[in-house]
Amino acid sequence: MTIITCDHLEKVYPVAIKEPGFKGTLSHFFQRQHRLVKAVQSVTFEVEPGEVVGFLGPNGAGKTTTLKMLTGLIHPSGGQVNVAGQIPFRRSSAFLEKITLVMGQKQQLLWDLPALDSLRINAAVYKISPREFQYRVDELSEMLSLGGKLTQPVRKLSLGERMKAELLAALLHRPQVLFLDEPTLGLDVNAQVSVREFLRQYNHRYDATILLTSHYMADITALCDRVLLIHQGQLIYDGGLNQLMNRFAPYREVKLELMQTPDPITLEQYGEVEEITGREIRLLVRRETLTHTVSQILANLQVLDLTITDPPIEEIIRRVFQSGKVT
Ligand SMILES: Nc1ncnc2c1ncn2[C@@H]1O[C@H](COP(=O)(O)OP(=O)(O)OP(=O)(O)O)[C@@H](O)[C@H]1O
Repeated sequence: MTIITCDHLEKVYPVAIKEPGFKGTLSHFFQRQHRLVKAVQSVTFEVEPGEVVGFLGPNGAGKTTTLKMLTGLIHPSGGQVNVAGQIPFRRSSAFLEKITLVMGQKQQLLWDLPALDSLRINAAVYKISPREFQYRVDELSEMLSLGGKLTQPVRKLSLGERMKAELLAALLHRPQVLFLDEPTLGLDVNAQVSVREFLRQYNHRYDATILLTSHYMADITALCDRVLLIHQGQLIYDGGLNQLMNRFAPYREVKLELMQTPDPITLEQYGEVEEITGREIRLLVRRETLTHTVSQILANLQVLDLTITDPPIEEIIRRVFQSGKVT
């Protein structure tokens, strides 16, 4: 049984056309003209309960618009959508109890109040008993390592702590389906890692379904086995993350800092040398030989520092587009 179904989902926004200047304002007032922006075009996919799916695409691809239709914030222009057995745009309480939407750029917690006060409001809205409220707040704040932070005014929290408190507020009613739009946006690396770790734990503990957008490849590789790629409103890939990476990003980048300036010829045996700046080197190494190559580097070179990264999402998307439609 699927928990999210989108069947030829469409969203068309009418956008007013207005010429600049006074004349443009006058004619806009008397004879308004519109053009149509096809933000989402015939998007079809299904998600099973408990799946964590990455929803990727460049800026303006239609991700947020799709999430808004899935959460009932906007009405589709065409097609069908069903989430947890409900039609989202009816916004029934049975639906709202089953889902949550977290947007990295927006916050629901009141700025001047401690997060705990906002959480009490949420508990009243969702009719959570005081005992259950206490249990859930304790459990989630422990999972999020938020101890003591919930009694401070939200404006005094760090960005990472604020995001964690936002997640706690969004999950207090134990939703089955989480829609997360850039949940790690702007967070430092440590906070990103702990948000990811929390989401993974939450997914395992409650078998929650997660649809996640992120510009950080590390979020996607840490959490998602499956990804949806959207471009100009159309779904161009729905499948395994590994298959996508093997096909469009068969390399990983290895950054090295050596004790001595290296000989470029020696380095070529380990991978494609992208850049050498003094004792710092960037190499592209094929995924299938990564473990072997890294152990060779550590055995043969005097390494001070070594980091391995995935190519950025934008780079993978660019390669997918270059190759044409892949679904
Ligand atoms: N309310 C609106 N009125 C008119 N056009 C809109 C509206 N909201 C979004 N759009 C347009 O629809 C398209 C898809 O936007 P959307 O916000 O869904 O993209 P996105 O993939 O979430 O992008 P980003 O990664 O930048 O957040 C864009 O061309 C955008 O300009």
